[in-house]
Amino acid sequence: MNEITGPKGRFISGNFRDIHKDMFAFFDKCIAEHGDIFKFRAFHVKCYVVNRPEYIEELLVKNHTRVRKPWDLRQLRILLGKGLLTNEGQPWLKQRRASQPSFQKKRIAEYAKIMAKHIEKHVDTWEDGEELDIHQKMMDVALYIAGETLFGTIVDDIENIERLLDLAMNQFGKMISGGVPLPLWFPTPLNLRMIWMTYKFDFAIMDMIRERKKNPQQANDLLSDLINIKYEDGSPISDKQVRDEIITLIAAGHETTAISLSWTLYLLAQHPEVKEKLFAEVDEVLAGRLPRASDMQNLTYTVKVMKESMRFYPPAWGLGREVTEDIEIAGQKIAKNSQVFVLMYFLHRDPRFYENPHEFYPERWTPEFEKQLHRYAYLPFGGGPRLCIGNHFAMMETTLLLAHMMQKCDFELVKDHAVVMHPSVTLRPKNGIRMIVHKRK
Ligand code: HEM
Repeated sequence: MNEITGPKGRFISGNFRDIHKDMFAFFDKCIAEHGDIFKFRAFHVKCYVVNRPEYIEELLVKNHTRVRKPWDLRQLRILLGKGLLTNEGQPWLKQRRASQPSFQKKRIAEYAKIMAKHIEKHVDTWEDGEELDIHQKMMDVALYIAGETLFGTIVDDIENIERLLDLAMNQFGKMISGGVPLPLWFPTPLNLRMIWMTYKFDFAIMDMIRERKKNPQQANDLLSDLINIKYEDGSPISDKQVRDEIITLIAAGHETTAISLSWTLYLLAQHPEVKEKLFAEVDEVLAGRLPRASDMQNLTYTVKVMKESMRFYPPAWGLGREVTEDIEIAGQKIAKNSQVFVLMYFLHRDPRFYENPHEFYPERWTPEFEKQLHRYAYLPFGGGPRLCIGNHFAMMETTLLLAHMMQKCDFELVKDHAVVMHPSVTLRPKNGIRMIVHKRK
């Protein structure tokens, strides 16, 4: 292939100003003008985007030992420590192998009851005709579910954890997309507040870990799974590592899941024909009762809706890697220290892989379609060895929650509320999504 090209930038800041002005417009133009692999620069940092499944596979699979998480994500260690999302190399692999059994389908099925209980509780409080910020509601439900699956009980402090995460994610979002990219340890007033909240969180969580160790009752939750981890060499997990995994699981799992449901309800409100089919399926499968893990196999259309919604609005809209030794992608050298990005939002709307990509069309997800689709052309959960460990958890949670909400409610968009995408770490809806709830039965 020819030399990798990219947009012209300014002498010092490179393309930073254009990215800061409108990130999606910038990438859209680059893809149109420079194709499947292009380069740009943010100050002194060399960046690349790969936008073709074969190149993405080269990055995430073939070269996975020659790359690590990018600079910006590594800054999150101030909050997440060395949890699965931010750790690297052998320590990451050891931790990943030890955690894997807790996220297998069979184990995850045990959490369906907790999921159903929380969505029922929330839906029951919604009044017929009430106007809600549905995104905030999804954030609340997902947080309570994360809390109870982790700790086996409703955690009093859960709202403080949410405030801490929200602050950290906002600071992180500002760091990657706005102003001067200052690291999270830099003592700005907001960063200092975040560090203070992290300290308070650590204090509370370490107490819970010690308490659980003193009273190792037969709790069926992720905290017990984590505490009981024994590595292949027989050594136990440290309390600090348990703490890092807990905050990582809450951070990685709660907002992404909530966002996927928020965008799904938004899409459904604009596609009555899809909604009608969904109503028919959930009414038949659930027949008024709460959803269970075993319903997953019969909620086939609901699963298609979730897959299509995560194609359309991938909650993690991009991911990145920093090159630790020179690599080759598309036959071209990518030098050490470069940052390489995969932009799922654009990949998922590529007409080469998806017919009428800007159409929300759950019916496209037939077994035949999935069979012919390149494995690296649909990546809501990433790919390669660092594939999301919570993918089955998230698929079950979103499907069951959606099924219950749709059997109980219909949602209508509030007319003069503009819904706008805010591509930060995740693809958040800026200013939420305001909807009117109509109770069905
Ligand atoms: C719809 C919901 C979710 C989406 C879209 C999502 C997306 C992703 C993506 C794209 C990655 C890969 C990041 C990379 O390669 O740099 C990832 C990693 C991860 N996710 Fe998820 N996720 C979701 C839900 C969850 C849940 C529910 C959990 C936990 C219960 C979770 C835990 C993690 C962890 C720990 C990692 C790091 C894995 C590793 O590097 O070994 N995620 N997620």
